[in-house]
Amino acid sequence: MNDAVTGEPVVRLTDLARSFEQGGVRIDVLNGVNLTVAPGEIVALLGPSGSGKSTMLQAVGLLEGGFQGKIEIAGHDATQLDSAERTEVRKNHLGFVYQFHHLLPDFTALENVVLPQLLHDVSRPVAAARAEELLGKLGLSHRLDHRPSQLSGGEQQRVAVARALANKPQLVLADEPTGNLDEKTSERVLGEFLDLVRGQGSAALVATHNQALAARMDRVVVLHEGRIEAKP
Ligand SMILES: Nc1ncnc2c1ncn2[C@@H]1O[C@H](COP(=O)(O)OP(=O)(O)OP(=O)(O)O)[C@@H](O)[C@H]1O
Repeated sequence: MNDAVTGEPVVRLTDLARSFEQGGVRIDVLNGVNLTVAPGEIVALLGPSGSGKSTMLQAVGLLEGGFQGKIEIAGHDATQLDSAERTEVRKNHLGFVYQFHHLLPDFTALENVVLPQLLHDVSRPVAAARAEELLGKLGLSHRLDHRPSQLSGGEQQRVAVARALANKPQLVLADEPTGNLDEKTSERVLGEFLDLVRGQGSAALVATHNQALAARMDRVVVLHEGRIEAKP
């Protein structure tokens, strides 16, 4: 367990629920999820396909409405915030890594990691130095000026990791972050991701199907019948 795992939670979900209507049938995906994530804690979110992992990450990422219950991020009660305030919380506290990298295709690896920092009012030289440092730690010093299409899948995903961590978010949300990579590359990139997240003291909530990868995190929680089941 990370030494930084102390203090007020970065995430607190209380009785989180979400249902979808499909063809007149109601599907209860989340049925009262309760979870807290401490600062610096890396939590794996396991559960079979369709169990609601992505839906839960969308709730925590404040990306969509339609949820019941309480979502608190770094002390902010999202249910009390308007859309602009939720955007601010997202910008100031959260980083995202998806299964597919979603990098900007017309920008270089370096620029993809610089841009989110400019949105945080970091000066360009400082942002570039940070981007170079992160990409260097991920073994991409020789790929700074390449565009995403000129990079391998593993390299693209490393750039996406660097982008998510660039502003040192308190919480990184990762949805199958290495799910589109072969097993060996996936293990390597996830290991690098976890080292960097730990190194900078961020917390993370990582949805995955892979139990071996989950075992490398501080805590494993399992979604079962729309609720969180602690894993022994
Ligand atoms: N917008 C939507 N409209 C209707 N049903 C939805 C919607 N979004 C998700 N669902 C349903 O909610 C359930 C949970 O989906 P979700 O993507 O959260 O699962 P998951 O655990 O992330 O799955 P996977 O591991 O396959 O990515 C699924 O049955 C899905 O069909």
